[in-house]
Amino acid sequence: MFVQVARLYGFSSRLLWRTCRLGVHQAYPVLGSPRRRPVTPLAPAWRLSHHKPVASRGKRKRSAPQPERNGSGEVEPTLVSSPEPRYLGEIFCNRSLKMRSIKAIGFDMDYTLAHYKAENFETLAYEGALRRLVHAGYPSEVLTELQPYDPQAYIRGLVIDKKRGNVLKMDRHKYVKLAFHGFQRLSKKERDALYNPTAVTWASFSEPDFAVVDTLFSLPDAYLFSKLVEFKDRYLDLIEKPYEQIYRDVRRAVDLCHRDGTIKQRVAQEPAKYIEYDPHLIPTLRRLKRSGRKTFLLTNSLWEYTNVVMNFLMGNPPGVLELAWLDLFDVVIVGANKPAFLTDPRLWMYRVDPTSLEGKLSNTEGVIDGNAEAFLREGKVLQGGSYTHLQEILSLNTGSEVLYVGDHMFSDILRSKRQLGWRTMLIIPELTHEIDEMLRSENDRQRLREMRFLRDELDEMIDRAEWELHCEYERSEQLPDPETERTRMRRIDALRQSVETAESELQVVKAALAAETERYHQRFHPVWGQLFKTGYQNSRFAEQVEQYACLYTSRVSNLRFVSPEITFRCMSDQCPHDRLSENPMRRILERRRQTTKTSGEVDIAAS
Ligand SMILES: Nc1nc2c(ncn2[C@@H]2O[C@H](COP(=O)(O)O)[C@@H](O)[C@H]2O)c(=O)[nH]1
Ligand SMILES: [Mg+2]
Repeated sequence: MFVQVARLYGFSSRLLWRTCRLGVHQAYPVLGSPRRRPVTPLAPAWRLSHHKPVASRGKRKRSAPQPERNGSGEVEPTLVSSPEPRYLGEIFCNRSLKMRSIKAIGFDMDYTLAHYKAENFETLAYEGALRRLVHAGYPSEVLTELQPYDPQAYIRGLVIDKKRGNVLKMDRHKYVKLAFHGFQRLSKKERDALYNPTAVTWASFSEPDFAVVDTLFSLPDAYLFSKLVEFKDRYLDLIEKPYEQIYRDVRRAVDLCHRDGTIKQRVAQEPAKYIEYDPHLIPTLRRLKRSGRKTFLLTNSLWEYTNVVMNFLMGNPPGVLELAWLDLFDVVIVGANKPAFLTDPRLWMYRVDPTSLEGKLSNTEGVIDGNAEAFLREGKVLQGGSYTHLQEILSLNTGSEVLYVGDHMFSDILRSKRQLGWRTMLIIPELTHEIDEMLRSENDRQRLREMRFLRDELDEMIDRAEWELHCEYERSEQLPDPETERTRMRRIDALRQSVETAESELQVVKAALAAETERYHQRFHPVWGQLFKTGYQNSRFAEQVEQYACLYTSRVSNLRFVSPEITFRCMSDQCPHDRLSENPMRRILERRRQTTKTSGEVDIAAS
């Protein structure tokens, strides 16, 4: 089996076997053999498998027996332990948060309280935008050629390069690790030439030349743009506009679909087709309200649509529009126009009449005058305004008394945290799939760790041999006698040979590691891989989650698992020097110290 594995990867099997079994210092005896932890021999499972990954946003089709999941897609905690470890609806903490010090909890609505059924909902936006583009002069062929919409094609956190027609995935250092032009993957050389590592002008990857897929609402944009890029490249004479103009057209078309009823009227007619029902949501919100905190809804959706969605979430049948859900909140702000709501204190606020179907507006004259109760008695459904209104209405002194729960990395989370010091909880529906898959692939991760260890060992061995060569050359210059010189030359030759062999093995190991890493990532998504990782580094998305979300979880109703008075504590931070035993440089120094001690040379590690 081992020979097969080695052949698969093109290793010289004898050397690989010896390397894995014995460790590089025994495989390359010329280097001496300091004591070391042996690498676990590569398991037979270390081979290319042609599995077919199915990416999914939160859920995944599987054939194995499934434990019971609730309407939210999570496993309900049960006394009988589950056969497979799974995501249980945990709330993760980046920054400790005492719920006792939170006086007001606010919620975004879309993709926070209401989770959309991607296939149905995004298809509305996609097909609506296609029709609009044709109406605006795009060739009618796109209506057929660009169908059907694929809701699995893209993930959050990607960056669209509008000018070049590319979509990128980058790590937390903004190093582009994956890039596609349309649906054509760019090679490393092409990627590096465009984006890495010296092209300073690209470094920000922000507007106006780039757009970040910050919200699940943007996935149809990404797909439609890439499809049009592909179409333009194939039929050069059919679309003559530059890519960035195409992107602008796509953006405008999708934007209009959100405004003109293309999406919202259909959702209002059949909410169950487009929105997931979570039976635990409303009881969770009630409990938070009962805990004595002020609660508010802050959504960019307008009243009419908000009312439809909230009624559905309450469990009302389509067409039944009651106002009972308003009791869940002290204040409801619709048409909030985030992120401006969170940054511009001058915006005007209106009062909405919830008894009129379309939400008739009246002027608030912006007067709260320190008497929030009197102000709210006039009606608690408002439109627009800014954080100053909200904080006055809720009688809040500092931003740190607010916890805001939202799904949009920029508009809900980054802005509220950076600008106002609000505490934040990011809703990431994708977490369910991400964690389930992560738990399922522990063996793969162990194998990858071992391969990285092997790569580091070879690196270290080469470095060590180079270092010894350097020492030998220095000694040669001290005019030794001919006999000693001959022995020295033989040793130098052996060292050179070792370096050469190890260099070529290193290339093979690196290639195998890259292939295995890709295969591992494909478990999560066949193209874009793990949402939180790029290679084995945190992705840009993960970095932003860490930086801006005090807490994150897959859905709001996970709050039901804990008391409203809980203290969320984060785990200890780890710097590279906190993981000293895993540090490759430490291994090098320890080994050198051992060798120099036995050979009586100067102890460089100590010097
Ligand atoms: N005009 C546009 N509206 C959009 C777009 N993408 C999403 N939306 C709408 O925003 C709200 C989001 O509400 P929130 O509760 O998450 O604040 C919702 O009504 C979406 O339909 C867009 O591109 N243009
Ligand atoms: Mg939202």
